[in-house]
Formats: sequence, structure tokens, C-alpha cells
Amino acid sequence: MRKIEIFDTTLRDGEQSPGVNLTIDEKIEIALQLERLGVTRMEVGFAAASPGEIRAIQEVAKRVKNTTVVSLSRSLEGDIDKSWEALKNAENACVHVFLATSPIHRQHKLQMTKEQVVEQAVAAVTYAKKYFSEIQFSCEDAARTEIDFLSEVVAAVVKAGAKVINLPDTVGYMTPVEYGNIFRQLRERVPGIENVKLSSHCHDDLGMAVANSLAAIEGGATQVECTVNGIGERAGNAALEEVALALDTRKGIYQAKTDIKLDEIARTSKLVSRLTGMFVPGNKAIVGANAFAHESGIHQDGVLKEITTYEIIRPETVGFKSNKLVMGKHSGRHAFKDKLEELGYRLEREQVNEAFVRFKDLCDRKKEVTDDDIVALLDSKILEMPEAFVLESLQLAYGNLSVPTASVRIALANGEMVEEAAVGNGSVDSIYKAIDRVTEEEVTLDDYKIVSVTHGKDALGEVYVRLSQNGISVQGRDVSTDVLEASAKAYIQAINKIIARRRDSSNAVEPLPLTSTMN
Ligand SMILES: CC(=O)SCCNC(=O)CCNC(=O)[C@H](O)C(C)(C)COP(=O)(O)OP(=O)(O)OC[C@H]1O[C@@H](n2cnc3c(N)ncnc32)[C@H](O)[C@@H]1OP(=O)(O)O
Ligand SMILES: CC(C)C(=O)C(=O)O
Repeated sequence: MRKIEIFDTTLRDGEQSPGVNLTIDEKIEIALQLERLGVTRMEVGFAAASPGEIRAIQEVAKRVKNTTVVSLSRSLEGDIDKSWEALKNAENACVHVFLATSPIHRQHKLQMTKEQVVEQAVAAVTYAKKYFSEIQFSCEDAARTEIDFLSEVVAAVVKAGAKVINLPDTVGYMTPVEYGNIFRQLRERVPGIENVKLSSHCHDDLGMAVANSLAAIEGGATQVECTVNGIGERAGNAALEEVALALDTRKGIYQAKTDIKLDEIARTSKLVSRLTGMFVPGNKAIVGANAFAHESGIHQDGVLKEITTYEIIRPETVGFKSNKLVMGKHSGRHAFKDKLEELGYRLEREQVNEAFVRFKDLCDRKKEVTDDDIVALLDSKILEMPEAFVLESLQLAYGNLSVPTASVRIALANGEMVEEAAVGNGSVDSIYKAIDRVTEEEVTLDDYKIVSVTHGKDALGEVYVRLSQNGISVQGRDVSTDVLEASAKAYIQAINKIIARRRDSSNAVEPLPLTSTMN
């Protein structure tokens, strides 16, 4: 079996999904889960993008021990210096240098000749050797590059010292046969290519990112770049979970395996979805809510008789757990702790006690508390920031013929209570106006999303908001059986984050340590 290395770029290309902007703590949380998942490399960001990005990479690099941490850099000395600043204390570091090679990019974007592209690529790899022993080079838009020129660039950067060559289908234009052939041709044409790793990076503009990644493996790639849930620029990247499961389920075809711990997939997917606000569609392969649901009579009859009639993967394989203990109002602390461990949380005693109080509070509002409810409760608690404002109470007067009016009572950090009321165009609008009066923060609401996390009349609703203020953009989220309460708390959480970010950037304060780790 060939070994295929998974290069995860959820925290870099995934974060390029419009509207996604992860805090340092959120990047750390995802990075630790990616390490548990078993990815070989994780690209945590683009160091030259901002000082905050450098700090995020540094903080991840401090904590991640068994996975190579990667920073992306243009073929510029300044970018490579910043990647080094971000990665110099990493246990295992890699710089990912890129330069576009296709005629469209050379002519219109870079305005460079072929000779200049080769020269700059070689200069960048040579410069990166000053700091890094592991250098990956990407020919951006490799898929639309003339094969002769692509071979020339690859030969030059391999000679200069690049250890991994990535050949992105930057705009998702390839068909599987075409993309696989690029790898075959380079293996035939470039001297010394057998000494480096070949890597794929596919975008999903035509819905072929996973098929193309698998074709690259057949063509000789031994590394696949991908993201959890397939998030990323435009239509996204190849979905990690789909690549991993295709290789596992069809081993006979691909004769290849990865180090991915398949039973960590469901949890990784949920975590990424929650922290990025990028919801997973119900019909999404492997991790969608319907991926293992059998709806119609003939199918149900089939699976009752023999599960393999309609199921090629068992949900447990990817970490969807069957409920063994029914959790509810009558559950005690032992059962709750046991459930937390089953769900993979390792919390201190005090944190278990605190979570238990929240769990009981939820039990008073919900007949049966599911695993998803518990994960949602914990994730929203774990990621809380220092709180400048805490919602104490919320009241709403609403009727279809009257103007909605909200009153809020909010605790300030010094313990003082402030009450305000406001009218608005709708319930949420009135709540947000009342909160604004208390916080006196001028923020713009860029996005508001609401989803049902669990099922039934008493399901939990999860609310995401994205707020911005003077170039700072943050997300807030909260989960409750009451969506208006969740809306208010998500909004206040985002305001608290803005305040923390503002303080963070003016004082360059160290990011808060996480209060817990998950298995
Ligand atoms: C295919 C991909 O996903 S590539 C990764 C995309 N990710 C990002 O862009 C990360 C976020 N980006 C940023 O924060 C900013 O773009 C920065 C800080 C990197 C650069 O900002 P600015 O200096 O203002 O430049 P801007 O983004 O407007 O333009 C890009 C410049 O880099 C040049 N460039 C693009 N790619 C490369 C490269 N690989 N190597 C060298 N130069 C490059 C462009 O030609 C352009 O140069 P010009 O200013 O001489 O015309
Ligand atoms: C920088 C490279 C790897 C990239 O993201 C792309 O080409 O899509």
C-alpha cells in the first residue's frame, strides 16, 4: 500500500472562504483537533497577511508537536522572513512558497516573462533554505500551465532544494484524466523528481476537486492538500473526509492509505463547521446529517434485512456515535462525565461541574438532551472570551400588529447592571438596538445565520453573527432552545470579542490559553 500524506489547509485556504475569520483561540482549537485527526501537515496561515496571522501561527506551533506546521509565502524574501518569524519555534516547520506559472497569471497578474518566473521561483526557494529544511513549492495555476514550462519550473525549484512540489488546480478547471496526466508527465520529464514528493491541491469550481485529487494519486501524487468539509476559496477545496474515505473504502482500487483516524472525522467536521460558521449541507458526503439516513420504504426494508444493501460506510467508522446513555433531567454527574469522555472531552473537575450546571439548565428546557446538544453547549462555553458584557435578562414585547420592543439587563465587567430598551424592525433588530445602547459600541452586523442543531420541537437553535468595527471582523455564536436568547448572546459574545481584539492589538497581549482540551 502506498502512503498518502494529508496536507490540511483548513486554517489557510479554508479560512479564505468569504466571511470566515478565525480568532487565534479558534485556530488553536482546530489545529489541536487536526493533530488528533492525524494529518501529516497543517497549513495554519499566510504569515505575511497580518501580525495577527503571525501570532496565530506562533501559538499553534507552540502547541502542535506531532504534525508539521506550515506557513504560506509568496516568492518574496519579506514573506519568507515572516513565515520564519511565525515558525521558528515550531517542532516541525515547513514553508510553502508559491508563484503562479500559467500564461494567464504571468501576463495579467504578475506581468512577468517565463524567464523572470523561473528566476524568482529559484531565488525564493534558495532564500528559504536559509531558514527551513522543509520547503514546499507550488506552481500556482499549474493546471493551466504549458507542460513544457511547468516541467522547466519544477526542475529548477527541485534543483534549488524544494522537497515537495505542489501542482494546484487553482481554479478547479481540470477533469480527472487531464489532472492525473499532469503528474504522469512530470514524472517522466523532470530529472530528480523521484527524490521529491508530488502534491495535489484541487478546487471545486466544477465539483471535481475530490475526483481530481484521487486522479492525482493515480498519477503519482503522494500528498493531497484538502480541507475539512471542503471549505475554501470560492467553491472550496477537496474535502479531506471524502478523500480519506474514498481511499479507505476503495483500497482495492487505489492501493493507498492515509494516517487519518477516521473515527475523528465527525467531530472535526462539527468543530470546523461551528467555528467557521460554514454549515454542512444535509446531503454532504460523509459528514452531512443525511449521509447515513435511510428515508424510503424500499431502502429501509433493505437495510433492515442487510445493512450493506444501501450503506457502504458505517456511521461509527467516521465517529458518529450511537446513544448508549440517554441523557436528561434525571442524569447525574457520573453519567454526564462518562458522556463527556465518550464524546472526547477531557475537562478539569471544575469545568465538568460548570458544564453540568449548564446541562441541567438545558434539561429543564428540553426533554432529551442529545450528544449534539452537549457538544454544542460545551463548544460555546469553551470558546468564550473575557466578558466585558454578560446578558442577565431579556424581555420582548412582540405582536404582528405592534412594533417589537426589547428590554435587556446586562452586567458590566465591574459588576454594575445596566438596563436599556429599544424598538426595532423586528424582534432581533430591537434586541440588538437595546444591546447597542448598553455597550455603546458602534458595530456593523455583516451576517446573521440561524440553524437548528438538533431535532424536534424543543431542538437547540444555533445563531451565528458576524460583526465588524474598524477593520476588525469577528463571529459570535450561541446555542439555546430559544433562538432570540441565542441571538442576543451571540451578538454580545461578538462585541466582547471585538473589545478583546482591540485590546489585543493595541497591547499585543498574549492570546488567552484555552480552558480545556479535547481528546
Ligand atoms: C491561490 C491562493 O489562494 S494564493 C493565497 C491567497 N491568500 C492571500 O492573498 C492572503 C491574504 N493576502 C493579503 O493579506 C495581502 O494580499 C498581502 C499582504 C499578501 C499582500 O498585500 P499587498 O502588498 O497590498 O498586495 P496585493 O494583495 O494588493 O497584490 C498582490 C501583489 O503580490 C504579487 N504576487 C502575487 N502572487 C505572488 C507570488 N506568489 N510571489 C510574489 N508576488 C506575488 C502580485 O503580483 C501583486 O504585486 P504588485 O503589487 O506588484 O502588483
Ligand atoms: C497557493 C496555492 C497552493 C493555492 O492555494 C492555489 O493555487 O489554489
